[in-house]
Amino acid sequence: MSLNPRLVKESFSVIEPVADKATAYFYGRLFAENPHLRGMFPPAMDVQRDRLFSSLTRIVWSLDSPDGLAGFLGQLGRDHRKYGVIAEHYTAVGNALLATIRRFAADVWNHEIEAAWVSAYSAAANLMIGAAESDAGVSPAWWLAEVVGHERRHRDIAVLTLRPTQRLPYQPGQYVSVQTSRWPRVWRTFSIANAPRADNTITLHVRSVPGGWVSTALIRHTGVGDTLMLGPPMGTMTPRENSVRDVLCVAGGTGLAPLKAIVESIIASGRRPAIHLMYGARSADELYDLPDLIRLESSFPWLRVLPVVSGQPGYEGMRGHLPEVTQRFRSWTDHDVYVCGPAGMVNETVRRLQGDGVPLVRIHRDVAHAER
Ligand SMILES: NC(=O)C1=CN([C@@H]2O[C@H](COP(=O)(O)OP(=O)(O)OC[C@H]3O[C@@H](n4cnc5c(N)ncnc54)[C@H](O)[C@@H]3O)[C@@H](O)[C@H]2O)C=CC1
Repeated sequence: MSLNPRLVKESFSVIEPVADKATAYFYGRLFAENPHLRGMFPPAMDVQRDRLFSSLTRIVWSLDSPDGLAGFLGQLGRDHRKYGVIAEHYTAVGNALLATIRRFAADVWNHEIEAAWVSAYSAAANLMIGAAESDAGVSPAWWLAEVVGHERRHRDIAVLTLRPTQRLPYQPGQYVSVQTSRWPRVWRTFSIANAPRADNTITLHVRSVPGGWVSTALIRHTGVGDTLMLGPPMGTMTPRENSVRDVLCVAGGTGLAPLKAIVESIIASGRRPAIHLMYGARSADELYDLPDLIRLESSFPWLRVLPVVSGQPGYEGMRGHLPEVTQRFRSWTDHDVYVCGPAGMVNETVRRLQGDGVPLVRIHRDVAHAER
């Protein structure tokens, strides 16, 4: 049976408005039929449910672009090794998924739609299983990393430096998932904030979010000498190595992390493009990495760092919201653009740049990561 993306998308759009109910049903069914799988998941399932649905949404809406989809599923398959997922688990997940879609898209369901879902799921599962199997020969399922630096830069923000015990290969701009011993089986993603280093250390920028178990544990209950677990590096927002264009980076809050890695890697490459880094925060004391960026700026004359503050009327530098300040600063139509930060800021920045004539292919952001 060949893939039929149209039927999959049409039936999926019936489920999207009741996503919460459908994902709760999916996990209920999965654990009822396979109780031994429950122990692989964290006690609280809320974030897991959101993640499942956002991955599923991305897969369904990318069925027409097989290359991008294969890359995403390959990363997802490799990443699932850290949970202990093996090939037979995909059958259990596939059965629960099909039962869920059949139930929530009952009004439109027929044999053709069922066949379309079966072939889409088995193609996706095979890509994930294949990627995990080839990865198993060359790479660990997860890494242990010692905390070798922990700087509290603001009440809610810390910069952590970690030394993985095995080599961790990654591209600038990628992110890793992190688990702390305080919250077993709970993983959260953070971007690596540096270009690859000879000593294999990586730096993460962490802001504690309300109710954020891992971010709070990393900021308040983690110190030098502690050990964390890391998943494999993921993400596609990496620098265009052969480009000769100048570069614009728009960083909102800790969304700075992957952009700093990209800027460092461009500098290390020996290229000399002009780089503008717009770096936004709500208040001046949340510009937690400014001293470091100013040091970088003084060592590389083609880099300009432009701090922007949105929520502090007395601030004497550039004030306003990043998307609008970036737009009014100058025209960026001939630049490679990288954008990262809160989803609303990223979407609005992309919308304005596109409106000004920057082609979408030259605007890079990491959708899955930025929306987590
Ligand atoms: N820590 C990390 O490694 C990474 C974090 N991120 C994401 O970056 C975000 C960082 O959040 P915070 O540091 O709390 O940033 P924040 O909420 O303090 O905002 C930072 C900047 O974005 C602007 N902004 C915020 N919402 C906006 C909107 N709706 N429209 C226009 N401008 C807006 C603010 O004015 C400010 O200049 C999070 O969503 C996080 O998921 C993304 C990648 C990596």
